[in-house]
Amino acid sequence: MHSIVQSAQRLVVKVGSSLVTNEGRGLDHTALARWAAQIAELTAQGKAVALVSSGAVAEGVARLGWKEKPSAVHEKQAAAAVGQMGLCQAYESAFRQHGLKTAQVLLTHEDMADRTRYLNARSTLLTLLALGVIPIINENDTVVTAEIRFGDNDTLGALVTNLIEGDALIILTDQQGLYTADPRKDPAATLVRQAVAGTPELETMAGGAGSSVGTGGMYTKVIAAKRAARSGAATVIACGREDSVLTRLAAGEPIGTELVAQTTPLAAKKQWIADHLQLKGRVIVDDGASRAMLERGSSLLPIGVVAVEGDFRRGEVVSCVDGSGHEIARGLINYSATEARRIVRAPTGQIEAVLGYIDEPELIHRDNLVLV
Ligand SMILES: Nc1ncnc2c1ncn2[C@@H]1O[C@H](COP(=O)(O)OP(=O)(O)O)[C@@H](O)[C@H]1O
Ligand SMILES: N[C@@H](CCC(=O)OP(=O)(O)O)C(=O)O
Repeated sequence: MHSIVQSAQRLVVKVGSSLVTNEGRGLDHTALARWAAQIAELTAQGKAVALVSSGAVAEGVARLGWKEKPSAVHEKQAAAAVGQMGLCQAYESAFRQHGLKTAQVLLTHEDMADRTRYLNARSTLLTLLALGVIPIINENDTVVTAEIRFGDNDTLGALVTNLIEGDALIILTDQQGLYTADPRKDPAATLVRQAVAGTPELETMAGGAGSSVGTGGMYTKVIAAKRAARSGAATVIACGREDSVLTRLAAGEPIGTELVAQTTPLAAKKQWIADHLQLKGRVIVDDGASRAMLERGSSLLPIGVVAVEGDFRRGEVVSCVDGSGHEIARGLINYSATEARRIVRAPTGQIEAVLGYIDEPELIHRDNLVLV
């Protein structure tokens, strides 16, 4: 069964802070050299590989001689700027040993939310991969504010997988994979070998970070697998210290936890809509509209909307929630928040009379609507 990495042509490997920096003691050059050698082997097999690497903050903290990760955001950002230099340098020389070039790509959540920047990031990454260059990707920690961060690179890894339409996301961490409970706290926990990404039980098994240098723990990895599954990609969570872990996975060996995708892949534009982490507003829909969207994949018409919250412009992504506040869908809205408030409950034939013009009869067209 474990043949997903074997057949994958394009994949994303994500390595966590604790692995990259030896639990915060400083860059683990030996580990980096091992991954570089394995990734080189994968590329020799014809696979395209992008690497998402954490560790900038932890490495910066070590280089600055600080005792622990600071809590102040500006200090973390300063540490990231220092540490990212170390990451780049280390990966560049590790891959050079195998005749491979690397490229630094620093992304923010806003780059993913803005359609033009998203498409630019996509074409740059695809160009790098086509050139045989290994993109080394991290969040642009130095410029992002706390509210709009990815925060953990598991999420970034999943969004990059969707962005480049990867076949698989391999998350390397300090545990053998996903256990039924955090093995640091529950010695009776057992390794989950295979499951369907998005299964709710996985979220209850997964706890937070076990080390002081990691961020999201297993929870963000399980959610990342659910996100990656939306583009049809499978996720493997495995131990980055395991000998030849990447090449053995590529040879079809079952290692760690495999979370398979069973959902029908979304079209690229819908994928981008689904991957928005923060939305500017939401529309509360009535039962009829909710059923029409869920059961028939219908567009959302103003008549089915009972209230509009937030502030958004035409063309932005908003959330559609039912009467109990549960998000059922999200999509690109055809009217601004001010306009949408004025046409709440209006039958299509009355939109023009209320606004003085009509852009589209639908508030959100079905082609721009994704069920969540
Ligand atoms: N169910 C679980 N299975 C395995 N590890 C878990 C689980 N729940 C929580 N964890 C913790 O998640 C940690 C890995 O996440 P994290 O520290 O964020 O690492 P990384 O830097 O690799 O992202 C593990 O060390 C472990 O203590
Ligand atoms: N962008 C941050 C990564 C955040 C983080 O700690 O992520 P992870 O170790 O993957 O849980 C950094 O490079 O330090």
